[in-house]
Amino acid sequence: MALAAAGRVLLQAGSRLGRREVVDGARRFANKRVEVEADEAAGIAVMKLKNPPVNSLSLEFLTEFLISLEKLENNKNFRGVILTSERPGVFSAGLDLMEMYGRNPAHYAEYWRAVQELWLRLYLSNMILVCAINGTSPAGGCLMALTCDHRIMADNPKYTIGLNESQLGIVAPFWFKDNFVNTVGYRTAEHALQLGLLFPPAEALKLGIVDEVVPEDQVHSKAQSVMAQWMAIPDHSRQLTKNMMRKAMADNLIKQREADIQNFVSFISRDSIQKSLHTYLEKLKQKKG
Ligand SMILES: CCCCCCC/C=C/C(=O)SCCNC(=O)CCNC(=O)[C@H](O)C(C)(C)COP(=O)(O)OP(=O)(O)OC[C@H]1O[C@@H](n2cnc3c(N)ncnc32)[C@H](O)[C@@H]1OP(=O)(O)O
Repeated sequence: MALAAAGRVLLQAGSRLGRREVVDGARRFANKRVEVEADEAAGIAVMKLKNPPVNSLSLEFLTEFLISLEKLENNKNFRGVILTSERPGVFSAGLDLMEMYGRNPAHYAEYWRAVQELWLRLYLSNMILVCAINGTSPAGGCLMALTCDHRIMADNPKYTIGLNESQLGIVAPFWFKDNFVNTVGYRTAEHALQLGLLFPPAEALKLGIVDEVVPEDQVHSKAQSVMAQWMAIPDHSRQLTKNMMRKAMADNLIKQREADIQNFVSFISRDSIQKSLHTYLEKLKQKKG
Protein backbone atom coordinates (compact mmCIF):
# COMPACT_ATOMS: atom_id res chain seq x y z
CA MET A 1 0.00 0.00 0.00
CA ALA A 2 2.74 2.44 1.02
CA LEU A 3 4.63 1.64 -2.15
CA ALA A 4 1.52 2.19 -4.32
CA ALA A 5 0.81 5.57 -2.70
CA ALA A 6 4.41 6.67 -3.13
CA GLY A 7 4.18 5.57 -6.77
CA ARG A 8 1.13 7.76 -7.43
CA VAL A 9 2.97 10.79 -6.02
CA LEU A 10 5.97 9.98 -8.19
CA LEU A 11 3.84 9.61 -11.31
CA GLN A 12 2.16 12.97 -10.70
CA ALA A 13 5.60 14.53 -10.40
CA GLY A 14 6.70 12.54 -13.44
CA SER A 15 4.06 13.99 -15.71
CA ARG A 16 5.75 17.35 -15.18
CA LEU A 17 9.17 15.98 -16.00
CA GLY A 18 10.90 14.52 -18.98
CA ARG A 19 11.25 14.77 -22.72
CA ARG A 20 10.28 12.02 -25.19
CA GLU A 21 11.56 11.14 -28.62
CA VAL A 22 11.68 8.06 -30.86
CA VAL A 23 15.13 6.80 -31.93
CA ASP A 24 15.52 3.60 -34.01
CA GLY A 25 12.07 2.37 -33.01
CA ALA A 26 12.86 2.76 -29.31
CA ARG A 27 11.18 5.46 -27.29
CA ARG A 28 13.56 7.59 -25.31
CA PHE A 29 12.42 9.27 -22.09
CA ALA A 30 15.13 11.69 -21.21
CA ASN A 31 14.89 13.22 -17.79
CA LYS A 32 17.81 15.29 -16.68
CA ARG A 33 19.48 12.56 -14.66
CA VAL A 34 18.17 9.31 -16.12
CA GLU A 35 17.99 8.34 -19.76
CA VAL A 36 15.60 5.54 -20.70
CA GLU A 37 15.73 3.81 -24.07
CA ALA A 38 12.48 1.91 -24.08
CA ASP A 39 11.91 -0.69 -26.78
CA GLU A 40 8.28 -1.57 -26.20
CA ALA A 41 8.12 -4.16 -29.01
CA ALA A 42 11.03 -6.07 -27.46
CA GLY A 43 9.73 -5.44 -23.92
CA ILE A 44 13.14 -4.22 -22.78
CA ALA A 45 14.34 -0.84 -21.53
CA VAL A 46 17.86 0.39 -20.89
CA MET A 47 18.07 2.84 -17.98
CA LYS A 48 21.23 4.92 -18.02
CA LEU A 49 22.30 6.75 -14.87
CA LYS A 50 23.27 10.26 -15.91
CA ASN A 51 24.05 12.38 -12.87
CA PRO A 52 27.46 13.97 -13.50
CA PRO A 53 30.15 13.94 -12.42
CA VAL A 54 29.94 10.55 -10.65
CA ASN A 55 26.28 9.39 -10.69
CA SER A 56 25.89 9.99 -6.98
CA LEU A 57 22.42 9.09 -5.73
CA SER A 58 21.20 12.58 -4.88
CA LEU A 59 17.60 13.21 -3.86
CA GLU A 60 16.84 14.68 -7.28
CA PHE A 61 18.42 11.70 -9.00
CA LEU A 62 16.45 9.25 -6.83
CA THR A 63 13.18 11.04 -7.60
CA GLU A 64 13.78 10.98 -11.34
CA PHE A 65 14.97 7.40 -11.29
CA LEU A 66 11.92 6.21 -9.36
CA ILE A 67 9.58 8.04 -11.72
CA SER A 68 11.19 6.41 -14.76
CA LEU A 69 11.11 2.97 -13.16
CA GLU A 70 7.46 3.43 -12.21
CA LYS A 71 6.57 4.30 -15.81
CA LEU A 72 8.12 1.04 -16.98
CA GLU A 73 6.53 -1.01 -14.18
CA ASN A 74 3.11 0.39 -15.10
CA ASN A 75 3.43 -0.64 -18.74
CA LYS A 76 2.84 -4.39 -18.87
CA ASN A 77 4.69 -4.59 -22.20
CA PHE A 78 7.98 -4.07 -20.40
CA ARG A 79 9.43 -7.23 -18.90
CA GLY A 80 13.11 -6.39 -18.55
CA VAL A 81 15.38 -3.49 -17.64
CA ILE A 82 19.12 -3.14 -18.12
CA LEU A 83 20.70 -0.73 -15.64
CA THR A 84 23.93 0.96 -16.65
CA SER A 85 25.84 4.22 -16.49
CA GLU A 86 25.80 6.84 -19.19
CA ARG A 87 29.39 7.61 -18.12
CA PRO A 88 31.62 4.55 -18.54
CA GLY A 89 34.19 4.55 -15.74
CA VAL A 90 31.77 5.24 -12.91
CA PHE A 91 28.62 3.17 -12.52
CA SER A 92 27.63 5.09 -9.39
CA ALA A 93 29.61 6.72 -6.56
CA GLY A 94 26.82 5.65 -4.20
CA LEU A 95 24.75 7.83 -1.92
CA ASP A 96 25.32 11.52 -2.37
CA LEU A 97 27.52 12.59 0.52
CA MET A 98 26.25 16.16 0.26
CA GLU A 99 22.73 14.91 1.12
CA MET A 100 24.13 13.50 4.39
CA TYR A 101 26.44 16.33 5.38
CA GLY A 102 25.56 19.69 6.96
CA ARG A 103 21.79 19.35 6.43
CA ASN A 104 18.89 19.39 8.90
CA PRO A 105 17.05 16.35 10.37
CA ALA A 106 14.00 16.85 8.11
CA HIS A 107 16.24 16.68 5.05
CA TYR A 108 18.02 13.57 6.32
CA ALA A 109 14.63 11.89 6.89
CA GLU A 110 13.37 12.80 3.41
CA TYR A 111 16.58 11.58 1.83
CA TRP A 112 16.63 8.30 3.70
CA ARG A 113 13.01 7.54 2.80
CA ALA A 114 13.95 7.99 -0.87
CA VAL A 115 16.97 5.67 -0.48
CA GLN A 116 14.72 3.03 1.13
CA GLU A 117 12.21 3.49 -1.69
CA LEU A 118 14.89 2.95 -4.32
CA TRP A 119 15.97 -0.30 -2.71
CA LEU A 120 12.43 -1.60 -2.17
CA ARG A 121 11.32 -0.77 -5.72
CA LEU A 122 14.33 -2.37 -7.34
CA TYR A 123 14.52 -5.35 -5.00
CA LEU A 124 10.83 -6.16 -5.39
CA SER A 125 10.53 -5.31 -9.08
CA ASN A 126 8.51 -7.81 -11.10
CA MET A 127 10.67 -7.02 -14.09
CA ILE A 128 13.93 -8.78 -14.92
CA LEU A 129 16.77 -6.49 -13.84
CA VAL A 130 20.18 -6.96 -15.45
CA CYS A 131 22.98 -4.70 -14.25
CA ALA A 132 25.68 -3.72 -16.74
CA ILE A 133 28.34 -2.37 -14.37
CA ASN A 134 30.53 -0.31 -16.65
CA GLY A 135 32.54 1.42 -13.93
CA THR A 136 33.31 1.75 -10.27
CA SER A 137 30.43 1.04 -7.93
CA PRO A 138 31.00 1.64 -4.21
CA ALA A 139 28.44 1.50 -1.38
CA GLY A 140 25.01 2.68 -2.60
CA GLY A 141 26.13 1.97 -6.18
CA CYS A 142 26.93 -1.59 -5.18
CA LEU A 143 23.58 -1.84 -3.38
CA MET A 144 21.74 -0.85 -6.57
CA ALA A 145 23.60 -3.58 -8.45
CA LEU A 146 22.85 -6.12 -5.69
CA THR A 147 19.11 -5.65 -6.20
CA CYS A 148 19.43 -6.88 -9.79
CA ASP A 149 18.77 -10.44 -10.95
CA HIS A 150 22.04 -10.66 -12.87
CA ARG A 151 25.21 -8.55 -12.70
CA ILE A 152 27.81 -8.18 -15.45
CA MET A 153 30.94 -6.17 -14.75
CA ALA A 154 33.47 -4.67 -17.15
CA ASP A 155 36.87 -6.32 -16.90
CA ASN A 156 38.91 -3.29 -15.91
CA PRO A 157 41.07 -3.63 -12.79
CA LYS A 158 40.65 0.10 -12.11
CA TYR A 159 36.96 -0.48 -11.35
CA THR A 160 35.89 -1.67 -7.93
CA ILE A 161 32.66 -2.71 -6.25
CA GLY A 162 31.67 -3.35 -2.64
CA LEU A 163 30.25 -1.80 0.50
CA ASN A 164 32.97 0.59 1.76
CA GLU A 165 30.86 2.49 4.33
CA SER A 166 33.16 1.49 7.18
CA GLN A 167 36.03 3.37 5.52
CA LEU A 168 33.95 6.56 5.62
CA GLY A 169 33.28 6.15 9.35
CA ILE A 170 29.65 5.22 8.70
CA VAL A 171 27.81 1.92 8.95
CA ALA A 172 25.94 0.02 6.25
CA PRO A 173 22.34 -0.32 7.55
CA PHE A 174 20.85 -3.76 8.24
CA TRP A 175 19.11 -4.07 4.86
CA PHE A 176 22.33 -3.25 2.93
CA LYS A 177 24.00 -5.89 5.10
CA ASP A 178 21.21 -8.45 4.58
CA ASN A 179 21.30 -7.99 0.79
CA PHE A 180 25.08 -8.42 0.86
CA VAL A 181 25.01 -11.47 3.17
CA ASN A 182 22.42 -13.13 0.90
CA THR A 183 24.74 -12.54 -2.04
CA VAL A 184 28.18 -13.49 -0.71
CA GLY A 185 27.53 -15.45 2.51
CA TYR A 186 27.96 -14.49 6.16
CA ARG A 187 31.70 -14.85 6.70
CA THR A 188 32.71 -13.01 3.52
CA ALA A 189 30.22 -10.25 4.31
CA GLU A 190 31.39 -9.93 7.92
CA HIS A 191 34.99 -9.55 6.79
CA ALA A 192 34.32 -7.24 3.84
CA LEU A 193 31.87 -4.99 5.72
CA GLN A 194 34.13 -4.40 8.70
CA LEU A 195 37.07 -3.48 6.50
CA GLY A 196 34.89 -1.62 3.98
CA LEU A 197 36.50 -3.57 1.15
CA LEU A 198 36.14 -2.69 -2.50
CA PHE A 199 36.90 -5.47 -4.97
CA PRO A 200 38.20 -5.37 -8.53
CA PRO A 201 36.15 -7.37 -11.07
CA ALA A 202 38.02 -10.69 -10.85
CA GLU A 203 37.68 -10.81 -7.05
CA ALA A 204 34.08 -9.62 -7.15
CA LEU A 205 33.36 -12.53 -9.48
CA LYS A 206 35.03 -15.06 -7.16
CA LEU A 207 32.96 -13.81 -4.21
CA GLY A 208 29.70 -13.77 -6.20
CA ILE A 209 29.21 -9.99 -5.98
CA VAL A 210 28.94 -10.11 -9.76
CA ASP A 211 27.87 -13.03 -11.95
CA GLU A 212 30.08 -12.38 -14.96
CA VAL A 213 33.09 -10.30 -15.94
CA VAL A 214 33.46 -9.48 -19.62
CA PRO A 215 35.68 -7.19 -21.72
CA GLU A 216 34.62 -3.60 -21.34
CA ASP A 217 33.36 -3.27 -24.91
CA GLN A 218 31.12 -6.33 -24.51
CA VAL A 219 29.22 -5.33 -21.36
CA HIS A 220 26.18 -4.10 -23.23
CA SER A 221 25.96 -6.91 -25.77
CA LYS A 222 26.37 -9.41 -22.94
CA ALA A 223 23.59 -7.70 -20.97
CA GLN A 224 21.30 -8.01 -24.01
CA SER A 225 22.06 -11.72 -24.46
CA VAL A 226 21.58 -12.45 -20.75
CA MET A 227 18.29 -10.57 -20.91
CA ALA A 228 17.15 -12.72 -23.85
CA GLN A 229 17.90 -15.83 -21.80
CA TRP A 230 15.85 -14.55 -18.83
CA MET A 231 13.00 -13.41 -21.11
CA ALA A 232 12.59 -17.01 -22.27
CA ILE A 233 11.37 -18.00 -18.78
CA PRO A 234 7.59 -17.61 -18.24
CA ASP A 235 6.99 -14.42 -16.25
CA HIS A 236 4.55 -15.91 -13.75
CA SER A 237 6.92 -18.64 -12.55
CA ARG A 238 9.97 -16.37 -12.52
CA GLN A 239 8.10 -13.61 -10.66
CA LEU A 240 6.60 -15.97 -8.06
CA THR A 241 10.04 -17.47 -7.47
CA LYS A 242 11.66 -14.04 -7.15
CA ASN A 243 9.00 -12.96 -4.70
CA MET A 244 9.38 -16.14 -2.67
CA MET A 245 13.15 -15.52 -2.42
CA ARG A 246 12.96 -11.80 -1.63
CA LYS A 247 9.73 -10.97 0.19
CA ALA A 248 10.85 -11.77 3.74
CA MET A 249 13.89 -9.51 3.51
CA ALA A 250 11.93 -6.62 2.01
CA ASP A 251 9.13 -7.04 4.59
CA ASN A 252 11.75 -6.76 7.30
CA LEU A 253 12.55 -3.22 6.17
CA ILE A 254 8.91 -2.33 5.42
CA LYS A 255 7.85 -3.16 8.97
CA GLN A 256 10.70 -1.12 10.50
CA ARG A 257 10.76 1.66 7.95
CA GLU A 258 10.02 4.57 10.29
CA ALA A 259 12.40 3.29 12.97
CA ASP A 260 15.11 2.88 10.33
CA ILE A 261 14.61 6.51 9.26
CA GLN A 262 14.82 7.73 12.86
CA ASN A 263 17.93 5.65 13.38
CA PHE A 264 19.54 7.12 10.26
CA VAL A 265 18.65 10.68 11.26
CA SER A 266 20.08 10.36 14.75
CA PHE A 267 23.20 8.55 13.51
CA ILE A 268 24.01 10.93 10.69
CA SER A 269 23.31 14.03 12.84
CA ARG A 270 25.99 13.10 15.38
CA ASP A 271 28.93 15.49 15.48
CA SER A 272 31.40 12.60 15.28
CA ILE A 273 29.74 11.21 12.12
CA GLN A 274 29.57 14.65 10.49
CA LYS A 275 33.27 15.03 11.27
CA SER A 276 34.05 11.68 9.62
CA LEU A 277 32.12 12.72 6.50
CA HIS A 278 33.94 16.05 6.45
CA THR A 279 37.30 14.27 6.62
CA TYR A 280 36.29 11.90 3.81
CA LEU A 281 35.07 14.75 1.59
CA GLU A 282 38.37 16.57 2.18
CA LYS A 283 40.26 13.41 1.17
CA LEU A 284 38.26 13.24 -2.07
CA LYS A 285 39.16 16.87 -2.79
CA GLN A 286 42.86 16.36 -1.99
CA LYS A 287 43.03 13.34 -4.30
CA LYS A 288 42.41 15.83 -7.13
CA GLY A 289 45.00 18.43 -6.20
C1 LIG B 1 22.48 3.99 10.23
C2 LIG B 1 22.78 4.39 8.81
C3 LIG B 1 24.11 4.97 8.60
C4 LIG B 1 24.43 5.62 7.29
C5 LIG B 1 24.46 4.70 6.14
C6 LIG B 1 24.91 5.39 4.88
C7 LIG B 1 25.18 4.42 3.78
C8 LIG B 1 26.02 5.09 2.74
C9 LIG B 1 26.17 4.64 1.55
C10 LIG B 1 26.99 5.34 0.52
O1 LIG B 1 26.80 5.09 -0.64
S1 LIG B 1 28.15 6.52 1.01
C11 LIG B 1 29.02 6.98 -0.46
C12 LIG B 1 30.19 6.08 -0.69
N1 LIG B 1 30.88 6.46 -1.90
C13 LIG B 1 32.18 6.58 -2.00
O2 LIG B 1 32.93 6.35 -1.08
C14 LIG B 1 32.71 7.04 -3.35
C15 LIG B 1 33.47 8.31 -3.23
N2 LIG B 1 33.94 8.75 -4.55
C16 LIG B 1 35.02 8.23 -5.15
O3 LIG B 1 35.70 7.35 -4.66
C17 LIG B 1 35.37 8.81 -6.49
O4 LIG B 1 34.70 10.03 -6.63
C18 LIG B 1 35.00 7.89 -7.69
C19 LIG B 1 33.57 7.41 -7.62
C20 LIG B 1 35.97 6.69 -7.70
C21 LIG B 1 35.18 8.69 -9.00
O5 LIG B 1 36.48 9.22 -9.06
P1 LIG B 1 36.78 10.43 -10.07
O6 LIG B 1 38.26 10.67 -9.95
O7 LIG B 1 36.20 10.14 -11.39
O8 LIG B 1 35.98 11.67 -9.50
P2 LIG B 1 36.32 12.59 -8.23
O9 LIG B 1 37.26 13.67 -8.66
O10 LIG B 1 36.76 11.77 -7.07
O11 LIG B 1 34.90 13.19 -7.88
C22 LIG B 1 34.30 14.20 -8.69
C23 LIG B 1 33.44 15.06 -7.79
O12 LIG B 1 32.37 14.25 -7.26
C24 LIG B 1 32.38 14.32 -5.84
N3 LIG B 1 31.90 13.05 -5.29
C25 LIG B 1 32.46 11.85 -5.43
N4 LIG B 1 31.73 10.90 -4.83
C26 LIG B 1 30.67 11.53 -4.29
C27 LIG B 1 29.54 11.09 -3.54
N5 LIG B 1 29.34 9.80 -3.21
N6 LIG B 1 28.65 12.01 -3.14
C28 LIG B 1 28.81 13.32 -3.46
N7 LIG B 1 29.87 13.81 -4.18
C29 LIG B 1 30.77 12.90 -4.59
C30 LIG B 1 33.84 14.61 -5.48
O13 LIG B 1 33.93 15.15 -4.19
C31 LIG B 1 34.21 15.59 -6.57
O14 LIG B 1 33.63 16.84 -6.22
P3 LIG B 1 34.36 18.22 -6.57
O15 LIG B 1 35.69 18.21 -5.84
O16 LIG B 1 34.52 18.22 -8.07
O17 LIG B 1 33.45 19.28 -6.06
